[in-house]
Amino acid sequence: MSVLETSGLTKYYGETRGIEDLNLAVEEGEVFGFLGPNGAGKTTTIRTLLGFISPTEGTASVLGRNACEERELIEAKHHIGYLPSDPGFDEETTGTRFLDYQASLKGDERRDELVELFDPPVERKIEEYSRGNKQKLAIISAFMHDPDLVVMDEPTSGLDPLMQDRFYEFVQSEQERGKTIFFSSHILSEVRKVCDRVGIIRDGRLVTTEDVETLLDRSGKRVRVRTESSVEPSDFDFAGVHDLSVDGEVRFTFTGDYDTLIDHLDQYSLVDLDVEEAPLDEVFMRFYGGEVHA
Ligand SMILES: Nc1ncnc2c1ncn2[C@@H]1O[C@H](COP(=O)(O)OP(=O)(O)OP(=O)(O)O)[C@@H](O)[C@H]1O
Repeated sequence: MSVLETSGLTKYYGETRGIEDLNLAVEEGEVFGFLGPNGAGKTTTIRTLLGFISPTEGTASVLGRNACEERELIEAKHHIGYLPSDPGFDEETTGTRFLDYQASLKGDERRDELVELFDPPVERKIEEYSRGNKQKLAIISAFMHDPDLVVMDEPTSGLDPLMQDRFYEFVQSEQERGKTIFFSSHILSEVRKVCDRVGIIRDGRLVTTEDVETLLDRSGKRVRVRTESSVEPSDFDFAGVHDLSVDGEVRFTFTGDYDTLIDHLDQYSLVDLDVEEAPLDEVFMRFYGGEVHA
């Protein structure tokens, strides 16, 4: 039985499509990335799964309970952690009091350990918190009752790069403890760090579900090269080169064999070389077609 499952899940807000005919299954112990540009339907999916909104059609279940039946879901929620995309707080209260209240609802056996790890200023009022500190508090709240399944909606927004890395490590350690994690994001590079499989959503529809490795192999890298001597576009006309531009520097997206690329570059005297992950919008354009409204 899947930990989280949707079948034909559809949600319209009046005439506006949130999600349409979504079929997903996340298995126990997976870190599943739910990847899509802004407005794709990630939050709608999560809110439907957690029973905050009712689907227009279709079914959803979490931990074997029907997500559309409030009573069933209440029981399951003791074992679910939720990290919303924009956590709301009573700003007047302190972090400690916020966590005390959350603990009274669902328990907090891992609280001390998590406060030490993420270290938000819990004694201060939340109104004094930076965006990142609020996010840390929300992370602690999502995990402190040691849930079996954690659903996270863009969890790293507001965290600085060091804290993001700490969070990715933490997610990996949670997986090692057998937890299942549903990780919504619009950032391909973070999904690759922590997820095993990825579901890609665009315009409310699930475009594909695949292993992260497969997705990355197909996504390619964006390459920027400056050479001492001038080059012609025809010099870079070989397998795996896409969207080539030669304009003072050579820029292209590369999906071919890296040894071939290195061999090719070896004939030039390089002034500068930059290789980075292809951005999500490019990946979408190349493999899944259409515009990305990011
Ligand atoms: N309460 C609402 N009323 C009307 N339309 C909505 C509502 N919430 C979402 N939508 C619409 O549903 C679609 C999906 O939005 P959703 O917030 O689920 O996307 P998302 O992938 O989470 O985007 P983001 O990354 O920007 O948070 C969008 O077209 C959005 O405008």
